[in-house]
Amino acid sequence: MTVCEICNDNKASLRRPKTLQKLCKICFIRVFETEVHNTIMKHNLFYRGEKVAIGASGGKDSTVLAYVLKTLNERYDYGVEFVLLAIDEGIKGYRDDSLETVDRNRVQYEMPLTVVSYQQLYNWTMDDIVEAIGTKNNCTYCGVFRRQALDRGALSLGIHHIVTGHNADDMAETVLMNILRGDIARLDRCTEIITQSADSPAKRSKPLKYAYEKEIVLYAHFLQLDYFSTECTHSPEAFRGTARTLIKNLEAIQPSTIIDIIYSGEAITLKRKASGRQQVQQTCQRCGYISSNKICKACVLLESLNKNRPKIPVGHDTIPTLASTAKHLHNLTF
Ligand SMILES: Nc1ncnc2c1ncn2[C@@H]1O[C@H](COP(=O)(O)OP(=O)(O)OP(=O)(O)O)[C@@H](O)[C@H]1O
Repeated sequence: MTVCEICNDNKASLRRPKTLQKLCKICFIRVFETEVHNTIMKHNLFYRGEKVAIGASGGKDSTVLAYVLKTLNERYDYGVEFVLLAIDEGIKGYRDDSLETVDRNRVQYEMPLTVVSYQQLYNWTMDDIVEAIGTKNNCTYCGVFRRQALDRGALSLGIHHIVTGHNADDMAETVLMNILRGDIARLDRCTEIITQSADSPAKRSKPLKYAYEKEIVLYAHFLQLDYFSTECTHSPEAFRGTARTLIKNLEAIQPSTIIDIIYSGEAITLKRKASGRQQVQQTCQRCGYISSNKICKACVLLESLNKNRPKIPVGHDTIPTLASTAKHLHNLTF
């Protein structure tokens, strides 16, 4: 029998993906939780009395996040009030089912739940958007709307801190994608554990930043957490998928690849341009919401949707095309 390398007592039942240590189930659960706790402590993520919204999608990452935060809050007495905040993007056969999971998590974890929908905020569902523009750029719309919807939901609850379930694999993929795209501005920010931008009233943090996806799945499996595992029906995300495959191939040769990429991303310091554009908080001239530009990113996208521009042939002179909207978005600061 192979014994657990931590307790030297129980039978080892897994090889830990992050360190390749042979561990028993109990020690794995404890070590996973302790690492998340250490991340929280090292970065002073919370303060006593703080109210924090957990971006809850019903998927494995945010479900594990909610469970582990509840466990650590009780074990170490953080004194934080956690609530669940879910965005309904309006995707039939995906988000409607996952929201049922979040609603069960509300009961299981005894956390209040608020649901905010794209329909109610923007008068569009993602299903409608995909019908209008197709699947090629739909993730851009969804990402911009979700970001603002989470902010608006948190603000309506008087909350200024949102935690999300982004994990180490997500972060390594993002670092690699930004390098491959030459997106230096995003590369600079993408490894930060806490972010706050001028167009948001809430800061964001990622307590699972160093947690491997495989370990999140194992943790959820051992604790039999109730999560929803279907992929979004509209998301091709081809570039991220390719970055993921590349990382998986590298991992087969070098197991520390994910953490190495994150450390590399953190270590890269960029030369600041003296003339760099400063982000200034203002209000969107169209919807009145907080923005770092005259017109917020969501309104730029809504304008293109409402004019039904994607149906107009590319190259039209007077009405901007989807491509020019994307270019416009790229030039805005976030
Ligand atoms: N509809 C939503 N409502 C609330 N939060 C969301 C929603 N979608 C995503 N998030 C937040 O953003 C994080 C990253 O989202 P992404 O879509 O990349 O998910 P994922 O890796 O599949 O995560 P999960 O397993 O939690 O769904 C999620 O862990 C969650 O905290």
